[in-house]
Amino acid sequence: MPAPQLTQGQQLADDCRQHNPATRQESRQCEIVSLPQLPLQPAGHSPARHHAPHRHDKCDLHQESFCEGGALEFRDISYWLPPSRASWRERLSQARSIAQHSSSDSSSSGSGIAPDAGQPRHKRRGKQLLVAISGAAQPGRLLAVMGPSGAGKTTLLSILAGDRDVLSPSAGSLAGSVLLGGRQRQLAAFRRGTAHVKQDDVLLPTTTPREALAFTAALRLAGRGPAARAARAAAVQGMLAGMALTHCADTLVGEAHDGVKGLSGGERRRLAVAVALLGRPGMALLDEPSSGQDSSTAVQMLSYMKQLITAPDSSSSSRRPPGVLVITLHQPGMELTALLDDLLLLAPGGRCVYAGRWGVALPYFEGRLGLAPPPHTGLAEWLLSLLTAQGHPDSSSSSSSSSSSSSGSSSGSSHWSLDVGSGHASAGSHQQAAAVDLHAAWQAFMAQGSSAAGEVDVHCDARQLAGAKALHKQGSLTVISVVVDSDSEEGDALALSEGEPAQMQESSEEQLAGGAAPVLRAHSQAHDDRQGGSHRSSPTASPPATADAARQWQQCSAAAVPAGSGSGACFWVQVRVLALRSLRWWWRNPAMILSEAAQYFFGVLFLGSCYPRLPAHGQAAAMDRLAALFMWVTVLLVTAPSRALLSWDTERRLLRHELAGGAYGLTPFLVSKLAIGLPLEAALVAAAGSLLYVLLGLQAGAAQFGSFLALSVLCALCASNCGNLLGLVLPGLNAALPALCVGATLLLAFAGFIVQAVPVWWAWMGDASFVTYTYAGLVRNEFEGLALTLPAGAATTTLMAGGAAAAAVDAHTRDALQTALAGLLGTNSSSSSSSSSSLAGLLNASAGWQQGEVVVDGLAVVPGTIRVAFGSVTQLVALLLGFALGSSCLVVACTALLVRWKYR
Ligand SMILES: Nc1ncnc2c1ncn2[C@@H]1O[C@H](COP(=O)(O)OP(=O)(O)OP(=O)(O)O)[C@@H](O)[C@H]1O
Repeated sequence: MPAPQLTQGQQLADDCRQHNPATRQESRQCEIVSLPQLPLQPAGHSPARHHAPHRHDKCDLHQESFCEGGALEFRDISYWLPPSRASWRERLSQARSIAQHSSSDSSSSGSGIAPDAGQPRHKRRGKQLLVAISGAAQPGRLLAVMGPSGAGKTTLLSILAGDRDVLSPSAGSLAGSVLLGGRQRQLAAFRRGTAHVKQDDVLLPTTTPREALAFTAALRLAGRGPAARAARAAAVQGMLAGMALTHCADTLVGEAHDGVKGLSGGERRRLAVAVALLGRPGMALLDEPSSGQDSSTAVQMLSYMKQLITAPDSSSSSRRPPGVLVITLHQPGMELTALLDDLLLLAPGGRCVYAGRWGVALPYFEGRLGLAPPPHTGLAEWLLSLLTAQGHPDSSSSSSSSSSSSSGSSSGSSHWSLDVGSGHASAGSHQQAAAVDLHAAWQAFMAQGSSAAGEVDVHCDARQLAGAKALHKQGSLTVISVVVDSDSEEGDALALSEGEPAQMQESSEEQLAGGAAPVLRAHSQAHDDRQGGSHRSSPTASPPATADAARQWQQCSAAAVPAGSGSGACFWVQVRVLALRSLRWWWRNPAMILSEAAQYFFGVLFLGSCYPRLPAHGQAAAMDRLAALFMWVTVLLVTAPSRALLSWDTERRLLRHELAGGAYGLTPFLVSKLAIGLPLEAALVAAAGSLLYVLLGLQAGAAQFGSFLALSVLCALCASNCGNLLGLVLPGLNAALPALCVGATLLLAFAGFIVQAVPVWWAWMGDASFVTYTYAGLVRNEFEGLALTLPAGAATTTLMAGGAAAAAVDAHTRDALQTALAGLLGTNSSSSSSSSSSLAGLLNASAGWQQGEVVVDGLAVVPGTIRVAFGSVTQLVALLLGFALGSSCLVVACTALLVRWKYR
């Protein structure tokens, strides 16, 4: 039996456009603007080979605007890594591949095969990850991006999401355009209205699914009063049910590598998706949402997501249009594929081999390429095996060389055949698949003028209708026009339409009534449903619980207005919600707080054991005090920033993720962070400092004790802010910890205890450091008014101009003082009254001093390396307060800059 022919060409392209929702939507919803052609089209690119002329071509993806309800179109997206990222092996293979392509370009120029559109001719570009990918994600439809591991799905999704990680010039170079509703998109607004879920889950380990969703609901679902609160609770409940998380709603998320067992990997994944979708964004781009799920849970969650995002919402006052849902999938089962509307297939090397309706994929591969799936093999599984058989363009040259010829034969023809007689295409095999360059074949197909594999015409005679019918029943002919030859029998023609959509039958009857050759015209199920304003969902793939949950969610929107992916809450609500989460984090993360407390208390107990009750007699009385105070400063300087660094390690990813999605603002985040973190830090330091004060037996007196605590707490806050800065500016603990060690060493070295004669080129370090002022304050606070009894002669070695004396006396006076005291001690006078009047301020004739000892004002024995030559303890406390406030402002400013440059 002769095979019927599927005609493909301009007429088909027109037909496709006629039925292409993108085209209609574009003209209906968005004004068409003219823009210049792509400035960065890769060499060898030929725009004519792709769709209709690009009216909106634009390469600068940073200046596009958000248009809810429009299709997300991407045209000729090519992406290259920077050359620095490529290993020498990759550079070599790339050079070889360029050479090969340039020779094949010249040899194939007459064969009708289009040269590879995105080949890297640009010498300064590195490895190419995507090659001129074009397609569209339509509102109300679910687009699946499929391909083998490493094919570039994640990269493409990130580009579509406007992810800074891929769009920044340092990350790679990009060519092509992404349009929303036919217009340029404004990236910041687009990101706020889009849920982009990456492969790695970014969740706070100390939260539960219910709390995580409630947090998101509080920020994203605006509205006040009991009704809005109830609506938010309903939204959370609906999401928990829809994403199959009810059973673990109150289980901590946990973190495997911290040894805190919590949600399973699949549950974490579902929670990450649920959190992203709770704001009911107009656009959701989900990277492998079904990874780690069993097949039935995957179907349930996908079905729910689809209802939530792609169904139009007429219940809310805003009358939300259907959203766009794009997911990447690895190897979906048959039930899951029943939910897919459109498909974009990527072969290794980021080469597109199909972009169009899911239901037309099989006819395309069968009819055009002569490849057929083996019996009892799922379409997705088979397609992926075809792609795997293709191999990477860099790793093998055999397939590409043979493929050119094979695809050349098929691309040369404007007709492609499909054996519908048996209901299967002629036997395809993996060997055949390897021999066909699917990417070249797809390019050739596109070059013939079709905008997408959305519709095909079938020309057949009456006898072949049975085969066409079989294919139709298989679901292969989801969108098809059947032109029955004039000698065909009416009955057969109508038999094909039996039980099929009414539109198909009507069309057939119209044609028949007109006396012309009968034409049966059917549209994809999804297309018809969209036309009717309802949403298709497979009965098997839409469990009632899921539908109920979606309905529940939709009902809540009447009271609480979804704000897309971005935050709808006011500043103070954001601060409150964030502070509550922060508190919970501290509370549930005892390891973090306990490790910091352990550091402080270990330091205190160690110092207490080294200097139990500091003596007031002997030379050690002065030196031990100085050393103990210096070590306390060291403990403060090391402990506080360590905790800040560790907490940033968790928070950085979360902050970045949540800020990028616009969940809250930066200022509320910082206000809540400082409002919770700093008091906690202060409380810990105050507790540890009090214990130290008692253990060391420092100078008694409420004022001294208060000043000691104030200086310690302020020093810890400054140190904590330094940790915050390091955590913010440096990429991770690997860089931040060494930086902390180096910084602490420098600050301590020039604080006044270690380096006595500070070289002039290091003087600034001591002068600008809060550590210097803390140490000076602590020493002054302790020694001022303290009576120390020193052995005769010893004082001469320790007596130097210190503290206030350093400012008050010049070198000459100091020498005179020293000489006078030495003379005094040398005479071994037993009477303090004999001391010279110039020493009156330094010597204290207190009761109890012994023969051979001298009682001195403690400040007089402070070594001269106390660098601060001015001010009282109170002034130093005030100065440190300034340091703490200033460093907090610096943290805020740096965070703002960082977020502006790197996170948004
Ligand atoms: N920064 C990078 N440096 C080097 N190679 C990269 C980089 N980013 C991506 N690649 C490479 O680009 C290719 C595509 O990566 P991508 O993550 O997009 O693949 P994928 O299709 O999502 O894979 P999977 O299904 O395994 O997640 C891979 O070969 C990957 O190794």
